[in-house]
Amino acid sequence: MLDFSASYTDLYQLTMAQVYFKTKPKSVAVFDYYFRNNPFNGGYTIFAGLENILHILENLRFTKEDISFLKMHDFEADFLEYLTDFKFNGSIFSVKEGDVVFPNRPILQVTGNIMEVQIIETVLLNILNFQTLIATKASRIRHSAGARILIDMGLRRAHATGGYFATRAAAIGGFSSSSNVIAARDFDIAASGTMAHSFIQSYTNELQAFRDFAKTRPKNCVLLVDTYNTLKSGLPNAITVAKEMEKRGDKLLGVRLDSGDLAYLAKATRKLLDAEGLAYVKIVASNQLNEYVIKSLNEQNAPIDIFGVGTNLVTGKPDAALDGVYKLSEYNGKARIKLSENIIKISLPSKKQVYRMIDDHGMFYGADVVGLASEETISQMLHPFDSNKSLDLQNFTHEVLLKEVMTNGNRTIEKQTVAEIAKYAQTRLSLLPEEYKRFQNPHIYKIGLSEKLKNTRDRLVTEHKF
Ligand SMILES: Nc1ncnc2c1ncn2[C@@H]1O[C@H](COP(=O)(O)OP(=O)(O)OP(=O)(O)O)[C@@H](O)[C@H]1O
Ligand SMILES: O=P(O)(O)OC[C@H]1O[C@H](OP(=O)(O)OP(=O)(O)O)[C@H](O)[C@@H]1O
Ligand SMILES: O=C(O)c1cccnc1
Repeated sequence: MLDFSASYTDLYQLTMAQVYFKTKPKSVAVFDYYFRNNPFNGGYTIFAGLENILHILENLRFTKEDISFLKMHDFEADFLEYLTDFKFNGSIFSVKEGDVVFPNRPILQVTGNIMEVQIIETVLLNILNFQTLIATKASRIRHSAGARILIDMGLRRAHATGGYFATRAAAIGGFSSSSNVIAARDFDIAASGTMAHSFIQSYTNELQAFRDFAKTRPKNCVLLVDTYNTLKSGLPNAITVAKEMEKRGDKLLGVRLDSGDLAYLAKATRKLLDAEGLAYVKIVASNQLNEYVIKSLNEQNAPIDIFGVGTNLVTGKPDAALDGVYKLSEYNGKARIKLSENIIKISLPSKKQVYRMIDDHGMFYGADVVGLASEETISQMLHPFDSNKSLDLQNFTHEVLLKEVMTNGNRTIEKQTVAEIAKYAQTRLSLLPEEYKRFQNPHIYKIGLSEKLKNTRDRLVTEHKF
């Protein structure tokens, strides 16, 4: 995986850490990671990036270059000495990577020395916010695509090295393969691809380009048919090559449509291929696809077998970022709060646990309950702000969501492959009722608080009122 040094952080984390070093170096803090809104106006979010965070935190050190750089930024010698020996020794409880998550409840909770937990904030948010955004986008695209093959083609359009993690997150959200070689190598994702227009342009003759290409790819040859004219040139040439391949005992895998009316062209292409006895040749479509275009193409009965998606997937278009935050909820054993004019933005104090309510059929009921970590059982959930609303929880199975994943800087869970995480995401999504998955005005997944947590929060709100 790409290397991260501990200077992959914001300067203010180090500036604050130096003060902690001088004034309270042994203090222990608890931080919560959560986000405030599901991206894409959707009804759910897929949590991704945890495995990378565990790996990064186990190996996080300041290099000699980091220390030399910080020397030039007014940090003092004793603090730089501390940074030279820096290691993350904290503990983490987290939702399982790939799980379906919702706003305003902890997804991950970090406990440790205040300097350490402060310094890691930036890398943690950077990795989790991005991958969670892209995994969610990918799962929406998967929802539209049904069982068809989805190829990630986004590296060239990604925000620089973000493309590396976008490919990983796309696989977690349900993509079948990727054109991204380095990410496929590092995360054991299937690599796949077709050909570019430049390859055909480099020949004077499209047919010759197809012939040469087919010879080197006898088993997985996909020909791009729209360079000059899809139906009058690309497709007839592809059919000629498909028949030549048959004579050699090979089979053309597919043709790719990359412009024009994809439904119309796919239908015309299918008809021509079938009429030539080439029913096995698949149709690949690309060109600024997203969950809405793919849904529309399916509604038009476009006979497309494989979708290639780039820009919209890896940039999380139209949402620039997941609004995930990392807030202090406990300091040296004492509950802490962050107030806000906006009631929904008031943070939840203390070390907490999150329970998912499961109904009689084993499906997600539609509510998560947040309580204090110290509470044994929670029999009733209270609405976070409306004191008239509560729900009795006796009839549900309470599933514990936050589990220990790291203790004293060492991971405590087995390493998980991307394929395993993707499978888990799929299983969890299958437990989420359809109303939460629709694109327009999805159901809102409820959050409830235990009485003890609500009382703790309300007490702190009163204490800090001006
Ligand atoms: N049948 C269809 N139904 C809905 N959307 C479609 C259909 N066919 C294509 N699209 C989408 O419409 C958009 C067309 O974009 P644009 O006009 O830039 O393409 P183009 O002119 O065909 O391609 P290019 O500019 O690459 O030659 C793309 O996002 C494409 O995925
Ligand atoms: O449209 P996106 O969803 O971002 O998908 C990726 C696009 O990238 C490629 O185009 P590009 O023009 O870069 O190269 P090409 O000549 O190989 O088509 C490919 O042909 C797709 O159209
Ligand atoms: O393999 C492809 O067809 C491909 C890869 C990257 C970008 N566009 C297309």
